[in-house]
Amino acid sequence: METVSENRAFGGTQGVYKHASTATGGDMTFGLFLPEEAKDGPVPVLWYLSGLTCTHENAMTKAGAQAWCAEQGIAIVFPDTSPRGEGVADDDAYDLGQGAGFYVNATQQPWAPHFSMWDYVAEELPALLGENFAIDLSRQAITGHSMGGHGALTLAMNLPGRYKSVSAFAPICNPTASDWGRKQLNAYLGGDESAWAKHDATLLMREKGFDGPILIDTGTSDQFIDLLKPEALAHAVAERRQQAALRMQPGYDHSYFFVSTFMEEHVSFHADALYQT
Ligand SMILES: N[C@@H](CCC(=O)N[C@@H](CS)C(=O)NCC(=O)O)C(=O)O
Repeated sequence: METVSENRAFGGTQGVYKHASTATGGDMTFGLFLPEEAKDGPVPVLWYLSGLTCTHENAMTKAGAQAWCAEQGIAIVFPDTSPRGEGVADDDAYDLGQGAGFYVNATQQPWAPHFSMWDYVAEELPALLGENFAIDLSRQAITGHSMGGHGALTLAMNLPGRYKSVSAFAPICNPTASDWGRKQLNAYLGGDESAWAKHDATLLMREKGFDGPILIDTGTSDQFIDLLKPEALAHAVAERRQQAALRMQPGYDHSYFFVSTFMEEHVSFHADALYQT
């Protein structure tokens, strides 16, 4: 693993690191903020999964999470959204290929050789963090934005016991019924829709739900709201009587101005779950 940069921030350290990934078969870069408390021993960790077109950098520089994580003594990790580089397949569209991994393990060509973002985020990167940093893997929580919100919700429901809490900003809620989903799941996983179900938060909510608290914010002026389908997940949450706060925030759009506005509440929500004894 190579240290790309380390900067002091909010009493802790904002680092960027690069490593050879087995899951994606190439170099991956991620951001990691460690609060001051990490000097004294392992701290809980919040995962932040980013949306379409993002690298590890967007949320790291625009979501304003570090101040609140420092206050709560929590680390936050910003993985990339896909494999990248020469020899990695791509598409001209912004919503497929590099920058659009959708947090699945691709089984179809030309994506299968590198696009294993599920394994990367669920298995490889947590192990790497546990080995190299003062991170307590028994206390993890997860959040994300848009495609990353979809990733956070689907990881949380598929890996019971892994995350104490899950939240999302403007998540893609029902990708099997959306143009932000059908195209990508078809490309990465093939035409058999039964393979898509474990990557759809609404279907997972109907089938199994989440054993912990959920917080979701979406803006009423989100320009992509028809693709996100918050109403589908809301129906499933109500049917299941799942513990959840689903909020429609008046006038907010899809941008990081929206994300950063509600970040303090999301970090504090996760801190409550992470520090519960
Ligand atoms: N406007 C974008 C759509 C993608 C988009 O809005 N991406 C969101 C996540 S779904 C984002 O975070 N973009 C990068 C940023 O705002 O820094 C495009 O058409 O390329």
